[in-house]
Amino acid sequence: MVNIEVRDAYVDFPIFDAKTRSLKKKVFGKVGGKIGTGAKVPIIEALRDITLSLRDGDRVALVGHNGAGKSTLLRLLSGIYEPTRGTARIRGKVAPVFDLGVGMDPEVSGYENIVIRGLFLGMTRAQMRERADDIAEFTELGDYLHMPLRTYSAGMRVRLALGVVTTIDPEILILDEGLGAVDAAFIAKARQRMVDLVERSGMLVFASHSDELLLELCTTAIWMDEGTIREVGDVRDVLAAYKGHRAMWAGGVGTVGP
Ligand SMILES: Nc1ncnc2c1ncn2[C@@H]1O[C@H](COP(=O)(O)OP(=O)(O)OP(=O)(O)O)[C@@H](O)[C@H]1O
Repeated sequence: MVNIEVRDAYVDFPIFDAKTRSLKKKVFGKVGGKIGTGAKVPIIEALRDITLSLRDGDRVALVGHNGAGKSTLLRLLSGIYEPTRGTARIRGKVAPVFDLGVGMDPEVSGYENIVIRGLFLGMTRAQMRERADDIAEFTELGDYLHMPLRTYSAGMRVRLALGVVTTIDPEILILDEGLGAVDAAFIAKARQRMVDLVERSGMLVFASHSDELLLELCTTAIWMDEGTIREVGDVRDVLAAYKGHRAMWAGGVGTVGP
C-alpha cells in the first residue's frame, strides 16, 4: 500500500552563524519562511503546521513563490527531513528526483552512470542494464556515453539524467524542477516519457514554476505560502488563485506587455 500521512508537522532550521543584530532591525524580505528571533539562535520556520494525506494515484502539484517551502515539503515527504514537531509517515518506496545530477560520478562513463543513477533511485543493476540501450538512444549522446561524465556539458548531463529518471518504476515519485539546462526541443521529446513515467508511478508530488507542466502531469495542487498550506484543490483552480495573487503581489494586475 502506498500512502503518506503528515500531521501537524513543522520543520525548523536553527541558524547558528546568522548576524542577529541586523535581524533585529526587522527588515522583512518578501520571500522565504518566517525567521523567528525570539530564541538565542535565529530559526527559519520553513514549514509550519502541515497536515496532509496522500493516496495511491494522487498526482499533486506544489506551487508557491521562492522560499515558500516547496522543496522542504518534498524532502519531508521523501523521508529525507524528519519533522521538528508533528509526524510524517511514508508507506511505499520513494524515488526522489531533486537535483538531476545527484547520484552521478564525474569520473566514470555515461553508461556506468546510467547504472549508478538507477541504483540510487531504487532500481537493480540488472534492470538498469536491460534499459541501458533504450536510455542511450533517447539521450542521443552516441559515443559520448563511453566518455567520462566530466567531459559533458550541463545540458548533456541533464539529458543522461532525464533518460534514466524516465525509465524507472517508482511507487512514490517526488520531483523538484531541474530541467533548466536542456534545450526546448529535448524537453518536448522528454515530455511523453515524463507523462508515461507519471502514469506508471503510484503517486506523484511535483514542485515546479511551469504551469504548463503542472497542468499536464497533475490533477490536484497545493499552494504553499510562508511555510504553510494556503490552498488545496483542483490543479486549475489553485493555479488560477495563485496566479491572481502573484500578479497583485508583484504590484501589477496581469502581465505588462512591451
Ligand atoms: N538547509 C536549509 N537551511 C536553512 N534554511 C533553509 C534550508 N532549506 C530551506 N531553508 C529555508 O526554508 C524556507 C523554504 O525554502 P524552500 O527551499 O523549501 O522553498 P521553495 O518553495 O522550494 O523555494 P524555491 O521556489 O525558491 O525553490 C526558506 O526561507 C529557506 O531560506
